[in-house]
This record gives sequence, C-alpha cells and structure tokens, in this order.
Amino acid sequence: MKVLVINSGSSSIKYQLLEMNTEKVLAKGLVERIGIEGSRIIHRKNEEKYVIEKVIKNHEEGLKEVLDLLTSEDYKVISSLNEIDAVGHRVVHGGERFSSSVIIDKESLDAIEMMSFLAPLHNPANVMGIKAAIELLPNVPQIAVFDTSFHQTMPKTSFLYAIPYEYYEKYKIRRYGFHGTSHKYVSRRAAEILGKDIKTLKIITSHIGNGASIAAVKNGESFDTSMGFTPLEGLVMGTRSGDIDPAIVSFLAQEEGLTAKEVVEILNNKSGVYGITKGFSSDMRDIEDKALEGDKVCRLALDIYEYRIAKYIGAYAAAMNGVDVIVFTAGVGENSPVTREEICEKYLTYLGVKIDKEKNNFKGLERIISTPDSKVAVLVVPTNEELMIARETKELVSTKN
Ligand SMILES: Nc1ncnc2c1ncn2[C@@H]1O[C@H](COP(=O)(O)OP(=O)(O)O)[C@@H](O)[C@H]1O
Ligand SMILES: CC(=O)OP(=O)(O)O
Ligand SMILES: [Mg+2]
Repeated sequence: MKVLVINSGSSSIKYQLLEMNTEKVLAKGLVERIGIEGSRIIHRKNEEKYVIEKVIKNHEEGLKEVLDLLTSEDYKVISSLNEIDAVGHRVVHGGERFSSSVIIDKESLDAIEMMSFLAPLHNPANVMGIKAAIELLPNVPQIAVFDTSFHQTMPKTSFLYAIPYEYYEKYKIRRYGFHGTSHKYVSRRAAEILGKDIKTLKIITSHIGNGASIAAVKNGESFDTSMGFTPLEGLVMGTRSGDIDPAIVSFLAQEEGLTAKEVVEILNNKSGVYGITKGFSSDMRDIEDKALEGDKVCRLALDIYEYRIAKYIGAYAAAMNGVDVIVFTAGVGENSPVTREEICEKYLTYLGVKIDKEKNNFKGLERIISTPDSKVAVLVVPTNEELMIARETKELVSTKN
C-alpha cells in the first residue's frame, strides 16, 4: 500500500511517499521558505538528494511542484499518481469536533474549512492541499490527521481560560494546542531511546520551527501545551508574537485605526523575530547568523526567543512537579546547536541540566546531548509527523475495508 503524506506548515510543505507494508520511504522532501526570498525544494529519492531553487510564492504553487516532481522524468518515483492508494493530510485545527483522525468527506472538509479563521496560517493551506489531492486522485481515500488530537487529554486546569465560563460553553473557547502529532512522536521516541516506559516519565517536548510550541507530556499523555485557542499563543515564532497582554489588541486598534481582526493579523504575520528585527527575517537561520556576527538587533531577537522557551520549560517543570526528559525538535530544535546550548546553559542548570557541548554540536540526528550525570536527560529527536500520519492513514483505510 502506497501512502502519500502532505504536511503543510506555515513556511513549508513536507511530503513523503511511503510503501506502508514495510514503512519504506520511496521519496520525501521539503519545500521551504515559501513566500520569502530563497525558496527551494529539497527532494530525496533513495540516497539521492536534489535541490531545486525556485520562486515559490505560496502553498498552492509548492504543492503543484511536489505532485509534478513525483512523476516527472528527472526525479520520478512512480509512473503515475494512480499508484498512490491513499493520501494522509496534516490538518492543524480540528477544534472540539475532531478528537481523532477521519476519512475526509464533503461534510468534514466543510468543517475543516470553517475552522480556517482559528488557524489562518494553516487550515487554508491544508484545505487547498486536500482539494488539490481530491481533484488529482478522485477515487483515493483522503485522511485528515489533526495537530489538536494528541492534546485532547489535557485536564480542564490546563485547557480552560479564566474568562466567563459561558464563552467556553457557547463558543468552545479553550486551549486546543497544536503540533500534537510531533509532540506525540518525539516523546515516544525519547522514551524508546532511553529504554524507559513512557508511562513513568515527565517529558517536556520543545517543537521549535517556524511555528513553535512546548508540551508537558506526563505518563505519555499531553498535560499542557503553549499554543492555545489558535496557534498564536505561547512562544515567540518566525512571524507570530506568542504571549502578549490581550489589552494591546484594543490599544493598537484604537491608536492605529485598525479592527481587532487586523491587529491579530499583525500578531500572526508581522510579529515574532520578524517584527523584533524590523522585518529583517522570519527565518531563524538568518537571525542566528547575524546575531553571531555581532548584530545587536538579531542578538536581541534570539535572546527574547530563547528566554521565552526557557520560561515555558520552567513553567512545565512546575506544572508536572518535576521533569525527567527535555526533547528538542523541528527546524530550529534539530538544527541549531547554538540555540539548544544557550537555552540549557543560561537557564536550566538549576534543574540539574548538564549538556555535553561536543555531543550537542551536530544537526538533524537522534542523539542524547546531556552528560551521564545530568539530572534531566536532554535529547534531540528529529520529528516525523509524516510517518505518524502515514500510520494513521493506513489504519483508517484498513478498518474501512
Ligand atoms: N541550521 C539551522 N539553524 C537555525 N535554524 C534553522 C536551521 N535549519 C532550519 N532552521 C529553522 O527552522 C525553521 C523551519 O522549521 P520547520 O519545522 O520546518 O517549520 P514549519 O513546519 O513551521 O514551517 C526556520 O525558521 C529555519 O530557520
Ligand atoms: C501549528 C503550527 O504552527 O505549525 P507549523 O509549525 O508547521 O507552522
Ligand atoms: Mg511544522
């Protein structure tokens, strides 16, 4: 059974084509820096790696390139898209309606589209991907796997906001949490790597990419997470502010003559490290390079970015009354030794965290980076949302048949 997985992030599209009887990856890749300078596709087939530099303005253009690549003469892995048996889609917001993955039909697609205003950087791209896949592969089951599902185990103490209760009842305003597929995958892998039963562990997973969130995973279940009603809350991100005083929204609306919606758009699209650096870049590679060259504004952006992560790690150690394992993952977590080292060395030594700088000096592999005498095990685990989505897809399609 061949499954194609499409994972649209805010700045990227990741894809994998897998043979699910063996879980062999036939091809995989990444369309990155969508909508900003330097966009490109990195396509891998067997051991071969192709880098295709190309202007990719939006997710729709990116997805079209991916589908062409899979069957094109130069890079091909399959002769026709008809060889694909099912498509698994990452969908960011599932609200309270979707607590687990579904086979997509007209009604569920409408519901996902309706939730676009709650995840404006994601659900529209997810819906576009689903529609494009249905058009190209009309007779193939399409499955939606939600970022929010893993966080459905959070207790009310974690997911309720301290606003009038009726708004929860009336509008389902609550913390949903995102990146759930990733937090689930890396917490399980970390337990496996350490040879421990996840049910006995208190794990803090730090998914830091363009979008970024932290989760407290207690006994294998999500206990709390930094993103909330929408993927705007919590950490400082590429273009998102993360936590701010909500009174800033009405203040800015009044002073700048904007609607509340327009202010929230600024908090989603023009803030984060992009905003702090006056629009220099939303990409942490650019920020880190300049910061290390001595640029003061980029150094400040990196400091604020790391400080917020450290504050959440401290908060979740308190929330779980302890922490056994800290995991770094996603674009920055997997590839930036500097960010990992600065967070651990500047802020976490009080927890007994000790990292081995030599072991930390690498990119993109599974590795324990703490010293043997560190009180908390610190790991880097490259996330694999695509594999999790492919497994869910296989399971749903098999139960249906
Ligand atoms: N070597 C690196 N050093 C620092 N940041 C990196 C590195 N490689 C990738 N990143 C960052 O990872 C982010 C993209 O992460 P990713 O998880 O793919 O994002 P998303 O899924 O949210 O689109 C970008 O900000 C990029 O700068
Ligand atoms: C939810 C979210 O922010 O996802 P991503 O990091 O892929 O943009
Ligand atoms: Mg992502």
